[in-house]
Amino acid sequence: MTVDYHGVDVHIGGVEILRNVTVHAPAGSFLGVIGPNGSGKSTMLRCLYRAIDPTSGSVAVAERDVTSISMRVNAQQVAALTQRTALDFEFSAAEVVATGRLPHRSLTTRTAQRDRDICAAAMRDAGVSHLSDRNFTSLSGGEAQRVLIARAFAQQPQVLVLDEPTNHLDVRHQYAVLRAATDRGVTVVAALHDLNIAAQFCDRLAVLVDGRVVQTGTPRELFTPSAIRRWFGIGCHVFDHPRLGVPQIIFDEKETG
Ligand SMILES: Nc1ncnc2c1ncn2[C@@H]1O[C@H](COP(=O)(O)OP(=O)(O)OP(=O)(O)O)[C@@H](O)[C@H]1O
Repeated sequence: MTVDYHGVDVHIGGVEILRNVTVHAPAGSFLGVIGPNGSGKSTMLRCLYRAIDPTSGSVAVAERDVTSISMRVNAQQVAALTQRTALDFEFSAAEVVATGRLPHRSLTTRTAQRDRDICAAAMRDAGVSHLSDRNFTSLSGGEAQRVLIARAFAQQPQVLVLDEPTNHLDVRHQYAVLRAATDRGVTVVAALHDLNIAAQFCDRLAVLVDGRVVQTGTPRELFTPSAIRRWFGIGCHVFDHPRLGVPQIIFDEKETG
């Protein structure tokens, strides 16, 4: 499903957080949202999974304004991995993943075998099958993050929203989780801090600075030392990845070019 932001403004408590955000993600593509701390990345994603509604403008999935469809239908098509998921209940990891099926179930249906199969596959894809019976609150940061990713997979969305999905993950799991997300073939919209990972996985990037999209394009189009310095305030060198050919960055605080 396509994702479109049309002139989205978000004001919170009289403060402008996003200004005129317009971005298009084709169906099945991976859109990365990058930018410095506090630039509005999470706020932009929150409009897509309806944690907040835009003050003006609109966000559409498959060309339908997300505020015009029910939360339940929205949850059937959009799954989100958020930055602050507080789950302090005594749930097992498998039970947390099973909550991903809720948007697809009616109140009267019991957990069907199909739901269990979907959850098992999601846990396999996120590499957390071995944690099924563990109490969620006892998991390490990275283990918990991967269980929440499995829950988002179990939701079987057409659009996967990932807010800093690689948070807490060791380098192997960073790649494994993004590969698993990409392999689902759905539209992915992800806020990412690691620009090298963004360059390897994202078809296109939107750069947010002070609540505005200052540029969109492919990593190849966007990643130049002068642009990185302008957006992030740090020098760097840009090389080609030897196998993938995508740009990769080595930061250099002394580099002024
Ligand atoms: N509910 C809120 N009330 C007041 N200010 C908010 C609220 N939510 C976000 N902000 C502010 O809006 C700005 C953008 O926040 P947001 O979390 O979207 O940025 P971000 O780019 O995701 O940041 P980070 O990289 O640090 O995660 C920040 O200055 C933040 O303090």
